[in-house]
Amino acid sequence: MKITQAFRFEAAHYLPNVPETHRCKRMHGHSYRVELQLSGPINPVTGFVLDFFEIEAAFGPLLKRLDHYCLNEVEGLENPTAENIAIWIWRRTKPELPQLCGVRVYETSDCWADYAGEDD
Ligand SMILES: Nc1nc2c(c(=O)[nH]1)N=C([C@H](O)[C@H](O)COP(=O)(O)OP(=O)(O)OP(=O)(O)O)CN2
Ligand SMILES: [Zn+2]
Repeated sequence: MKITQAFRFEAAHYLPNVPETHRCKRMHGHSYRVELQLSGPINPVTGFVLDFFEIEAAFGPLLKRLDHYCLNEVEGLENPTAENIAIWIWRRTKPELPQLCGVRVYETSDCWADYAGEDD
C-alpha cells in the first residue's frame, strides 16, 4: 500500500549556474509543494501504513528549515533546483521515515521533480 502526504512552503531562490540571460538567475520566489510517498503493509490494528501525524512530526523540523528562507543559503542547497531540493529532502527524511519511497517537489503547479533514491 502507498500513502502520500503533501506539505507546502514558501521560499526564495535563484539558480546560480544558469546563463546570465536566464530569468531564474535573478532572485525570485515559489510556493513549493512537497509530497512524501510511503509504502508498506497496513497495520491490521490501526489500519495505517503510518499515521499521517507521525509523518508530519518527522518532516516538520526539516520543513521549518526551508519555509520563508532563501534556499541558496540553506546548507546543501546552494543550487536549489526542484531536482536538488527533492534529493536534499530524500536524504534527510529517509533515515527518519524508512518507509519513504518517493519525494515529489512542485516548483509550480506545472513543474515538478521526483526522487526515489536512485542516485544514492
Ligand atoms: N529542470 C528544471 N528546470 C527549471 C527549474 C528546475 O528546478 N528544474 N527551475 C526553474 C526556475 O526556478 C523557474 O523559476 C521556474 O518557474 P517558471 O518557469 O518561471 O514558472 P512560473 O510559473 O513562475 O512562470 P510563468 O511565467 O508562469 O511561466 C527553471 N527551470
Ligand atoms: Zn525558480
